[in-house]
Amino acid sequence: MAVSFSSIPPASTIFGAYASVSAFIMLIQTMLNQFVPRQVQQYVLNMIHHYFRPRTNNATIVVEERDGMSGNEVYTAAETYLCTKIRPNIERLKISKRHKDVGVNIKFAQCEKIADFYDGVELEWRFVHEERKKTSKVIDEDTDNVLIESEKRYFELCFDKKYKEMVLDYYIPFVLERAKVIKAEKKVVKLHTLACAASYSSSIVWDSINLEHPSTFDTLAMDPGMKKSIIEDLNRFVRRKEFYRKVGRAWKRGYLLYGPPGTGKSSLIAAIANYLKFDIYDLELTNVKRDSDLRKLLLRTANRSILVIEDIDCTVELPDRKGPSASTDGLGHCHRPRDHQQFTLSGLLNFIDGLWSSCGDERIIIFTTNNKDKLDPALLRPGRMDMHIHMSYLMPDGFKLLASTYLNVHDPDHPCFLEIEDMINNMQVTPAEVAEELMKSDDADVALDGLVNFLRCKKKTDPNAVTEKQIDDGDGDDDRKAKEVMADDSDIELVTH
Ligand SMILES: Nc1ncnc2c1ncn2[C@@H]1O[C@H](COP(=O)(O)OP(=O)(O)OP(=O)(O)O)[C@@H](O)[C@H]1O
Ligand SMILES: [Mg+2]
Repeated sequence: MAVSFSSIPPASTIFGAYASVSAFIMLIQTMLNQFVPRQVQQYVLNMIHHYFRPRTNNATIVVEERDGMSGNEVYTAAETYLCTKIRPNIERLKISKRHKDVGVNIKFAQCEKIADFYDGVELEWRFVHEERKKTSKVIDEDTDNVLIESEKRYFELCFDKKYKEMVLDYYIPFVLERAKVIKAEKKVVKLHTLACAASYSSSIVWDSINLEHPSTFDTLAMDPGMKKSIIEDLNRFVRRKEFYRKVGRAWKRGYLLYGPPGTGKSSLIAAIANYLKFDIYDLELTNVKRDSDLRKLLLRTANRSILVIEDIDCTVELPDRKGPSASTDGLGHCHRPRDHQQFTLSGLLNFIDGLWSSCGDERIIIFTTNNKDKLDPALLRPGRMDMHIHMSYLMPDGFKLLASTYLNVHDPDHPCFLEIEDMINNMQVTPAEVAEELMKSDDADVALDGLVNFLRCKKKTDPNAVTEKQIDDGDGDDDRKAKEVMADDSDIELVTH
């Protein structure tokens, strides 16, 4: 961030008005013209100008668009913040909208003045736009693009100089914070996936599209208590910047989502991203061949993002932390299979725990699996995944939510509900299966009848359907009853039941 203070001129005790100073300078200039060489004239005039400029109580902060070769965060923040303060008297504005933007972007088109108040103090912003006679080339540090500069834009922030500390210590941080919030409100969540960099190169890079997944916590069918705990955990995480710094921990949080297919693991990830407005980086481990690639990819993920590794148990055969078993030849040299040396579980874990998490802020990492039992214990060890979330089969509460979101049926006394809830209570049926049935007709009664038939049929034919008797028998395999012990104090185990 770059802010420069313009020099505040010394007060003139002789001249109170600029007009008097100008007249005085002109008089001196006429006298000098006759007797003194040109360089000396200029020097004397500069000195007079410097010492006799009119008194002012104002201080001015200049906020330029660029700080050397890179962009200036204060400028961008001021632009974002001030565009919310535009008054009807402003004559010219620029608006634009890129394909991915939610609304239109507004910018100043010409020199403007904008008044603001902070803590009872009046401040005046001036937007200045100067055309340059000469163009200059600069390299944008953020994008490596060559920029041709033919104009200069900056803001001037004027205020009574007795408030200088207040402005620098509180007002500027306030503008930066407000701009962050305004941007977050307008932010379109992106989904980054892996793609080949170019046809001649084997390296892989992140490619992004808008995340169009409409899943939110309101549409997710899951145990209400569990949903509340997840939302509270996320809220706590994002407001705990200082806490993480104080206790010396990287500002990251890990979630392990496990449960059968179709229970909403991917939907929960989308709901978290939409709730926090964090981008998702979907890391397909099968596309990553070497630890070095993994490192590069992870370092290219942005702050306030979610790194997702789906189906961690089966996406890639990860050798254990010690690496693959090595063989020794007759000369005592140790050999490891070449392929296996390239991508290791320890590479992944080191990055999650180490360099990656310490070089960024507000990182969330989510692993999903259908088989928690198959996971390497190293992935599950305390402190690695902070919350283990069990996404399980549908329960009556979840069904009611689906009926209300899919069919607009909110009446718990609907004639079909009793039978459906009874069957759901005693069967392993996924939210995905029920959602599929509810989508089959626009007519709620027809769709619910269809669901009743589907459940009856499933009860008869599906060997995995659990009968009431089995539940009463206390079958320990039943997902819905899988209450697991917390791994340690820091790990939270959530299960639907
Ligand atoms: N808990 C849920 N609440 C609402 N809808 C759900 C839920 N679970 C699944 N669905 C519906 O089923 C579809 C598939 O769910 P999703 O992809 O989230 O399941 P998953 O657990 O990630 O499955 P998999 O293990 O196969 O990846 C979703 O698009 C959504 O429509
Ligand atoms: Mg999924």
